[in-house]
Amino acid sequence: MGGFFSSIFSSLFGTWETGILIRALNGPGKTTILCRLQVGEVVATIPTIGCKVDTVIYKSLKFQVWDLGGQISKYQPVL
Ligand SMILES: Nc1nc2c(ncn2[C@@H]2O[C@H](COP(=O)(O)OP(=O)(O)OP(=O)(O)O)[C@@H](O)[C@H]2O)c(=O)[nH]1
Ligand SMILES: [Mg+2]
Repeated sequence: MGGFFSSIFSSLFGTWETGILIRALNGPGKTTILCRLQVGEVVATIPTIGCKVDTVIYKSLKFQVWDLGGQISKYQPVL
């Protein structure tokens, strides 16, 4: 399904850019998913403190990803 939509957006607009905010409790695997998309394999992670902002390019899709740490931190924005 994702490939279908990416090919439609690709043919219509070329590279398609969007933003994604990943937010959940600490430890379910938010950063693991982000790293998997970036490097194509599962890598060891450490708990995210505050917010990690990164760019992921997958086929013709370009995502700006905000990966929020799940644990309570004084650096974490209140959403
Ligand atoms: N067994 C298993 N372990 C996973 C999976 N996804 C992540 N983990 C492990 O769970 C731990 C936490 O993963 P993270 O990706 O750091 O979790 P997070 O949601 O980013 O956590 P915070 O940054 O603390 O909010 C790591 O040791 C991962 O290797 C999964 O699908 N299966
Ligand atoms: Mg994390």
